[in-house]
Amino acid sequence: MTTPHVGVLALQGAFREHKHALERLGARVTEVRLPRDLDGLHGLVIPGGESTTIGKLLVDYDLRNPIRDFHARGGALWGTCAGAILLAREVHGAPKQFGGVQPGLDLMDITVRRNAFGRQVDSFEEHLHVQGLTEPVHAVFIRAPIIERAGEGVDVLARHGDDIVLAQQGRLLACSFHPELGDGDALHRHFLTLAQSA
Ligand SMILES: NC(=O)CC[C@H](N)C(=O)O
Repeated sequence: MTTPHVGVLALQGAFREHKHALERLGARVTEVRLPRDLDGLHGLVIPGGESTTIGKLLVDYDLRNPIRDFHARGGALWGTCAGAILLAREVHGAPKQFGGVQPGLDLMDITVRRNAFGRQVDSFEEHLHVQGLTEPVHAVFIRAPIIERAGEGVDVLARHGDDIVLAQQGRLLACSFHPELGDGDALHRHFLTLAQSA
């Protein structure tokens, strides 16, 4: 199998940690800031950070349609934490400055609630059982969203209690947490498999 070539959206947030995790697995990784950076990639990670900031930068850098086209042509997308918010078709808890509708990619049939765990539990860690993976995933949650609704074509792969925290719809993968800050690389391997089959 050829070496997968994937991108990490590098506008804001935890993109370096994803890059290093993917490089450790032997992938070729490009930092994506401009539409042309998507050329030749098999997948793109949209990292955690601040979803309103990343969304605004996606608009400023004219990246929204190029990323949607990239996915339509077969590219895999993985949104982690803020990235999951950007993949969602519907977001609850968007700031008032955006009139309750913040810019995103509007691709995955999920509803996400921002900052869903409240102030008392701003961040926590957990070893999650993930459907289809033999080893648990060390998940770091930081001001994390939850996936409140998963549409018919969406597979729920992991929950925290009753709340959905990892889901997949074809070549779209979304998780509430930061896998790149935890030990282990099972989800990064899963994403590379997805990207390679694209
Ligand atoms: N760690 C994160 O990515 C946090 C996401 C952030 N709370 C947001 O809503 O954008």
